[in-house]
Amino acid sequence: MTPPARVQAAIDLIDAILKAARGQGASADTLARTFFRERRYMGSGDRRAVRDLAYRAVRRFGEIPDNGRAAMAGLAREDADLAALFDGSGYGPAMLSEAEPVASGGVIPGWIEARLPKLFDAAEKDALLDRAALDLRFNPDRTDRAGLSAHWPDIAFSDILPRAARLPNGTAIEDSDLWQHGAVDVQDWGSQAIVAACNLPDVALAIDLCAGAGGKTLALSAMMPSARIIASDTSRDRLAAMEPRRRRAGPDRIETVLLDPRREWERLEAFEGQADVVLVDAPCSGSGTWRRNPETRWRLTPERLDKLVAEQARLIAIAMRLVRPGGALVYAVCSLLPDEGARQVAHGLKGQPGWHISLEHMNIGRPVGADGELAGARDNASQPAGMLLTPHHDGTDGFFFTRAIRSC
Ligand SMILES: C[S@@+](CC[C@H](N)C(=O)[O-])C[C@H]1O[C@@H](n2cnc3c(N)ncnc32)[C@H](O)[C@@H]1O
Repeated sequence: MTPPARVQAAIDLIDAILKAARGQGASADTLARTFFRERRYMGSGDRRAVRDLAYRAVRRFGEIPDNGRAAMAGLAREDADLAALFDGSGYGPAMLSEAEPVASGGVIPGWIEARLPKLFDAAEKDALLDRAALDLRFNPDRTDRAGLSAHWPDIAFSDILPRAARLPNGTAIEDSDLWQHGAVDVQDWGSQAIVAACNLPDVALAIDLCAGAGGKTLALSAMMPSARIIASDTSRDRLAAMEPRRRRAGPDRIETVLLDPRREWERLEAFEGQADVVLVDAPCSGSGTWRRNPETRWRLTPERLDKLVAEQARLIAIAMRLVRPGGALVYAVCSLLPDEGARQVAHGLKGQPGWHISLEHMNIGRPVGADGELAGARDNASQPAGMLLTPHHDGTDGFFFTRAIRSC
């Protein structure tokens, strides 16, 4: 393919991503796979160049562009070499005109930026769209740091999380024996910190209310091998996607429970007041994971956010009924918006005597108050509502997480 033809193909791919974003369709990664499968004539170099160009535009513009050409024209405004490829030749894009729509603005949609806490300075904002490293959780029964370093000499380890390792982005781990035999699984360090927050003494029953494909359930199971673990979710497909991961990880004590949306209690009632720990890894905007799925910021609308906030509040109320006296509720969202995190929890616990926040042994992230701002900062006297992890400060996806203990 000629360089201008690659630019036109990137425009077409962005158009597919925009269409899906407007209609809540497939993710950009899924669309890119389909796009290239349908264009067998593209060589691997073409595919890489087209993908890089399209993702560069998706990362660059926070506001949803009018179309793929407007997105690429916006990039061309900042890149003369790219602008020169709009030459009207062969399969390439038509020449740029002064009158056509051009994407502009910053990397964060304006309405979301207005809701971010003040702690998000320029460096924090830029890091939200950086490329994420490849984080792993390893199983110490099957490998150790020396074994991992021998296999991947450029691997790094966390000083805080005992089973967390990190590889350069793009490392092909699924070909390795270590992955195939369940010695390692892919898991962001932020997710591992959330699982660590569930690590209380003598857990006999743990409920992972929104278990999805089991990323955190499997980590819980590895951390507390003698506990009974209930993994529930409303998505049959996601629960099914846990199965191959379970097979790789080896024997466990996980029981999956498929819930009916809005009738979750029917399947959970038997555990009322019984759980030592309930993890609510709630459905959320995903604003902390833009570095992996940058197109999700084109999908979010204020109306969709309101619906998510209402659903999170409902799930917190369900989880509180499941926790036994002395047990804990761990709430987490991969979002940076206080409406989904600190404010949501403060609201959920308000007027609930017998519950208090306990952030003991949480050694990663920064404590934030109910307003989502740094707790303990000179201008913020509020008590910590939970911990905030950010890509810039912690090198993880963005998360809010907290632990509330039920005393009676
Ligand atoms: C952030 S994801 C969970 C990710 C998962 N814990 C992991 O670590 O891989 C949120 C999950 O909540 C589930 N969910 C949405 N509404 C729910 C509900 N009402 N009850 C239980 N799960 C729900 C979604 O299907 C999704 O799998």
